[in-house]
Amino acid sequence: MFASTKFTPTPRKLQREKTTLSTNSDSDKEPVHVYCRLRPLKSSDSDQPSMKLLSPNEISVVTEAKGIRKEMCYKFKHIFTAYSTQKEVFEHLAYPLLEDLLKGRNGLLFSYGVTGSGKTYTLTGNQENPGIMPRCINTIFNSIGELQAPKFIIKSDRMNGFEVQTEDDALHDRLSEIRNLARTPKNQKKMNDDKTVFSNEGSRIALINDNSLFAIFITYIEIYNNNVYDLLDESGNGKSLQNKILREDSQRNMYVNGVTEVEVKSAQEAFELFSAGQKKKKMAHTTLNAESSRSHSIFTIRVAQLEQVTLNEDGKPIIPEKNVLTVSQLSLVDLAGSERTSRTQNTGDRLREASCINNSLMSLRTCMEILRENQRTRANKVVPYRDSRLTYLFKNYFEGDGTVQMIVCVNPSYNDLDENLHVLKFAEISQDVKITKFKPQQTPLSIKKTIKKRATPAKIKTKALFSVLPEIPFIKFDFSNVEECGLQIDKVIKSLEFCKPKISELVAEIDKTDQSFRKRLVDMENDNVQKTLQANSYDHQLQKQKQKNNNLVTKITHLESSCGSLEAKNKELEGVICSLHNMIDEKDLKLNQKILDKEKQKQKSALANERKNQELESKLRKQREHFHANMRAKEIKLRMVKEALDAEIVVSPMEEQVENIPPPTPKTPESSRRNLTTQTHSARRRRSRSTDGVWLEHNAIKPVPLGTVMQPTMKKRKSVSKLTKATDVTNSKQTKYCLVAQEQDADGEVETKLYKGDIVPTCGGGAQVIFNDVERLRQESPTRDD
Ligand SMILES: Nc1ncnc2c1ncn2[C@@H]1O[C@H](COP(=O)(O)OP(=O)(O)OP(=O)(O)O)[C@@H](O)[C@H]1O
Repeated sequence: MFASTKFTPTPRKLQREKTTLSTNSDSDKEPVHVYCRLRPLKSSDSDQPSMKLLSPNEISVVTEAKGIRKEMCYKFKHIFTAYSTQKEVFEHLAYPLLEDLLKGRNGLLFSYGVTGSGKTYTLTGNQENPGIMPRCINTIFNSIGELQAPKFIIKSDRMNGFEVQTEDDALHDRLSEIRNLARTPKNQKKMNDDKTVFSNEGSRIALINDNSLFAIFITYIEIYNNNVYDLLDESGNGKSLQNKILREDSQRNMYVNGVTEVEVKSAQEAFELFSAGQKKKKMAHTTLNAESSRSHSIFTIRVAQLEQVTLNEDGKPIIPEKNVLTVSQLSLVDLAGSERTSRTQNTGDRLREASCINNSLMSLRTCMEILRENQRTRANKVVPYRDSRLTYLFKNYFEGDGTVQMIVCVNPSYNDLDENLHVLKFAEISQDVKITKFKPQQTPLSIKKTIKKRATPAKIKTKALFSVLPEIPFIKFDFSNVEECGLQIDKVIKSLEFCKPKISELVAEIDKTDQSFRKRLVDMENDNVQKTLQANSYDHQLQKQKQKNNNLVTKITHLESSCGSLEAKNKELEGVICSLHNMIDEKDLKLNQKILDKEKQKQKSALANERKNQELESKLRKQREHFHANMRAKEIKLRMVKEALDAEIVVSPMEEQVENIPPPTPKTPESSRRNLTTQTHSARRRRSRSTDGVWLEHNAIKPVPLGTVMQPTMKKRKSVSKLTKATDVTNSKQTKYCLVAQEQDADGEVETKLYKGDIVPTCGGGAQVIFNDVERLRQESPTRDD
């Protein structure tokens, strides 16, 4: 026997605080698992795929813009190729999530990709090739088998919580369900019969807690134009669906307020619900995909697990009063296709839808980016979950309430390449986000007796009323004994009279109750009026807000379209920039070539210069050597002349006279003239000795004309500049030799020296010159400063 008890999923506040403060160690975290599925190419697509599979978890994408080729590689946890089967995808992705689900762990799996890339095919599939969702449902029911709690024992409170009811209450709910079903109009029943049947491949989870009783609940919602709709809501009777609001429960878990959560007892029931919800899904035709889903649809399976169940003698399960209830959920999210408005050429409502879809996908991306940044830089930026309903609903998952997986669906056609690059970039970002591992927590349930209040049936109420009065005797009239009848009637009258005050007491009490009830009714009415007024003002505000939202959406739509044209312009400009870059590169190349040429030229000229220098240096060296040799020869000659002179001075009768010549005095024009006079005098004296004969005048250099009146006396002379032949000297007519030498002193004055001698024949037939006189002609400038 059990009574109703409320249960809301386990508190998570502590975990969330840990996440935001980033104090968790990395071992407590797991990344968002991102898988990729490549769709087979359609016959209308180009033959070659735009992507290449490098390994089971890496693909490369090659792009080419304005002749520039780029190759980008993207890694995933696993890549499913066009040949991968639905079963393979289920086993890789969803099976581990189901194992977790039945152990009490939450899971979120969303499919992301460009319109028509195979998201719905992967998540739902078709009857022959069931996708992840039908396989999950079948696997859950295959696994829990008989371990199902009777229907309505665990009941959703439509506020994200669960109640555990008594068997009687559960029975009552089951009966009213049957009654409602009987009342369902025929056409609606027919609609429900029009269901999808998915084949069951019989996969099951092996390790299940045998002591548990399970109850499976389904919700199916869609987020369309950033509004949340309950796809299982039957209350509208075919009218348009109400926008639901998102709320946080007492444990700060997000939920859709008042969402229809249906307990299903078989896979078939779940598929019927899914089919009914599918019909309500907003579908629209776009130029890209004739069956494109314009909304994000979220199919959630909740598993409530009552543990510590035992069996009675009949083998029926007994739920003890002290128990624990574990609740876990798996959300399968089929996101609307990401698309570019420029490509779909949508207008009006479709454009608005597209902008809403893109905005919510954008905020999902922004949340992922900020989460990643917070984790990398240990920053504590606020994650803008509230920007869209999609992210707001799943914020608990990103804050550590379960495993998050994503399957990126890709159509490797060249037409989708641009959008696919954005999708792949997002996938890359998502993989870096790490989420705190979820630790299932069980809540102890203390099952109390009859907590739930329900209106007591009228029959019981009447019985209760009579029980306060004395028992009225049972009268059986026996008309054969009239006296006895009279006595009996008296008895009844007496007991009725005895009842009279009690009845008046009761009437008074009823009056009192009635008054208090009326008072409460009036209070409630007032309250109601106030609340209605409040609701009206809220309604008014809501209308205003809606108007504002519409305006904003129109603005966004305009901005989107201008964004498209700007993007096109941007592309154009990118092209121009590219060609400019190319030009710059070419010019750079040319410039570099020129610089290289110049450099070579410089090196060449430097080499040539060096060679010339070397040549010049060697010439100079030679000239110097030649000059030194000359100098040495001259010195030798001079030494010889000096020695000859010295020898002559020793033997000459002029010796005394020469020795008497005063020592050279400082140069004055006077002294110099005197010197010249003295020398000329002696020369004249000696010349007198040698006036006859022919002079051999040897001008070693071309003499500078002296222009002086004083000339050496040589009557006959033969002038030569070079002595080339021996006969030049041995000629018997030539008896005198005169060597003319000119020198320039430091002041630039020219001094002419005439070394004179006799040519004396030698016994060998040659000739020798015996120098015996030096005539010095010195020319000085009269204006020179001494
Ligand atoms: N792996 C696959 N094998 C065979 N067919 C596929 C595969 N993936 C997708 N398809 C087919 O491609 C078409 C488009 O796929 P689907 O409707 O799943 O795309 P989508 O991404 O859900 O598009 P949207 O975002 O517009 O809803 C469908 O006809 C589907 O059957």
